[in-house]
Amino acid sequence: MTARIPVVVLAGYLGSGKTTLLNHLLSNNDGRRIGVLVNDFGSINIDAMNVAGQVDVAMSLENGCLCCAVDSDGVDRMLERLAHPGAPLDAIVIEASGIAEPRQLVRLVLSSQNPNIEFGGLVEVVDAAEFDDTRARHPELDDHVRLADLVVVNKVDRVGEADREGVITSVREIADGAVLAVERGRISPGILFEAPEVRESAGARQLSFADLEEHDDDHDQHMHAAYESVEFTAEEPLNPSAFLRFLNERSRGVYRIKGPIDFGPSGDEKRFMLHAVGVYAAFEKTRWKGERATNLVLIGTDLDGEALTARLKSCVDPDPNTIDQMGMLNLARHLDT
Ligand SMILES: Nc1nc2c(ncn2[C@@H]2O[C@H](COP(=O)(O)OP(=O)(O)OP(=O)(O)O)[C@@H](O)[C@H]2O)c(=O)[nH]1
Repeated sequence: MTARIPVVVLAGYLGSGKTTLLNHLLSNNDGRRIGVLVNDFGSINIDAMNVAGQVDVAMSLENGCLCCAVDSDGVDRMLERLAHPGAPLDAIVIEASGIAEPRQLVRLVLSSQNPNIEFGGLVEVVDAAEFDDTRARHPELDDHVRLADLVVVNKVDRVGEADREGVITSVREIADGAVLAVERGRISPGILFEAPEVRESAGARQLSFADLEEHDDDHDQHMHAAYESVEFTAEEPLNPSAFLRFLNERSRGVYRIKGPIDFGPSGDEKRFMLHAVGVYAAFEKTRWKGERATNLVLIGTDLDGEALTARLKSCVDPDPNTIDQMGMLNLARHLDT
């Protein structure tokens, strides 16, 4: 089984630092092969391009990046070209133009019929120095920050410490998702997508806490704004209604959740692989190969591990022998077929 390719939408007001962040991800990819959809090639740091720049052509780059220039109408078409079975990609990033409405791009990705991709989240970049002014002039910025699964407060070098704290606090008040404050877009790529060795083994093994920790040890910790992860394991089955309530409540700071869930007899004793980013959740029904257990990894920023664990523990089914049909019906709406 090949894992689906996560598609991340990168948005942010003009000049906030989207291209800088994208270039950072491309040059700190830790072996991930990243496909990029941009509106404009000009500013992407492309050292070795095999094909001369031509809009609407997928280009193989020496650093393993596939790069395309598209308008939003062409996104689905380009996704089809980039994400075909066996595509040599671990992730795709779509950079929205500075004035794009991120909701539309997210909708495009979510409604794509392409079976090889999955939504990888909305990242909104804001300029720490301009945040208050931009909000005043463009009130829709608050919506974008609220909608985002990760808000990157960029250019923190441009503001003094007091102002920096002020901006981060304002962003946290609006944002439901994860928040990272950085300079020059230096986020750790691990918050957005898994390491290639983890992705490639998707059928056999799940992302584990150790994978993340081990992987992150390779980083120069000062180079990247770090993320956190919390692991949750349960031998007893979870109740589907309780777990869906947990997902719907969107825990602050959580960017994504992955792993298998055991819903016991309610779930027909199948292994439900969860892929959740922000409020979006998809389950894939597979078979148990080894021991049945729920084993989730939650990735994000400022995570309250104890509170998350307690919330998840409360999802353990107190009465696993009674089938929760309503819960399974609701869960069916999130099933990837
Ligand atoms: N001081 C400072 N400058 C930054 C930082 N990040 C980006 N810049 C600069 O800000 C300018 C805009 O950055 P871009 O990455 O091009 O921003 P963008 O959001 O892609 O811009 P558009 O494509 O025009 O919307 C560039 O001159 C960057 O070098 C940062 O953290 N600190």
